[in-house]
Amino acid sequence: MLNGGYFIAMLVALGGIIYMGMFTYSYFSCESCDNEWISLDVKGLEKDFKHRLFGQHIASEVILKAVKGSLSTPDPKKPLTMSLHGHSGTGKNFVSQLLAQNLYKNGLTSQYVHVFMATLHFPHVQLIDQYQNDLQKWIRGNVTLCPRSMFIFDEMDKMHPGLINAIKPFLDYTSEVDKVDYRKAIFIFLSNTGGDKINEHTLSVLMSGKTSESIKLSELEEELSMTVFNNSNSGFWQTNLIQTNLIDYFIPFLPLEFKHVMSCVRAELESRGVKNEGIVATIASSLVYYPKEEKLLSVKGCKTVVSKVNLYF
Ligand SMILES: Nc1ncnc2c1ncn2[C@@H]1O[C@H](COP(=O)(O)OP(=O)(O)OP(=O)(O)O)[C@@H](O)[C@H]1O
Repeated sequence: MLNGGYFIAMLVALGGIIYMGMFTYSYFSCESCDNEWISLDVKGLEKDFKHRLFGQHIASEVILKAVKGSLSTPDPKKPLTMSLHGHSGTGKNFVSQLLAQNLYKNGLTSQYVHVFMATLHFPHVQLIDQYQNDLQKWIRGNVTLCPRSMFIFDEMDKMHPGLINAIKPFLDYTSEVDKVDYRKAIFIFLSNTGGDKINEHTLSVLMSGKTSESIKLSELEEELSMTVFNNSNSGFWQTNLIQTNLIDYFIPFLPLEFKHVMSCVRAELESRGVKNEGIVATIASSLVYYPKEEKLLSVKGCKTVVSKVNLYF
């Protein structure tokens, strides 16, 4: 039998242990907005782009330069704003994920990284005023908490123009809006807009016997911003984001070829401990390619690779 004094002593000791545990946990694991938790691993990002991202030589080069340039400036003139364009499964979300992983210790799960999807977060047109208010408050609150916050807007082509206008004040060269400085924030916009033009151009390059690696940003950049601007389905439409040059970089994501899909399959298999070139080729061949005759480009990029691999393992 335990006597009362001994029991109380045990409780106090246990409480102390729990308190110490909680203190240690919060001391060592609480994410904070400082260099310990947020610092760009340039080498890591270069390595990831080189070894894990396939078929996107333009995006790799531009994003690396943009991020290095902006993040190495202690006093940037405006937030970094990048607009990534391309068809489904070409790696726009994947690149955002790699960037977040190499900038924030907690990657995409960092409390300083915010991902918005038009259809998920802003589904009802009739609530647009409310969304505008909420979004502005959210951005303001989070940049106040951490100036080096990252905001990723997916499905920009489905985003109501009013919402884009709502975030415009934060993207400008102004040093402060309502006493908050937004110039260290990073805004990434993802969309399928312009994908058709990018694919057409890539296809014509391949048909002429050249490689997709020979395509230069200048061949696509201007056309891309014009397409985005003139496309009535584009969230940028009617907004003056483009007119006022608030987007720093329009970045094309090229359609993926058979060899890139092979690399995606190989990477997925290796992550499961499998090395087998025969299976790599079989799975890559099971995806759909176009044009029908030449079968040069994957219709869905690498998007369905995981589900195809699942069929085999
Ligand atoms: N270029 C690529 N290199 C390596 N893996 C890729 C590439 N593109 C896509 N993938 C793989 O396919 C998955 C789906 O791609 P991702 O979500 O990035 O496409 P997306 O361009 O954002 O498409 P969507 O427009 O449909 O959102 C990624 O998680 C990644 O595993």
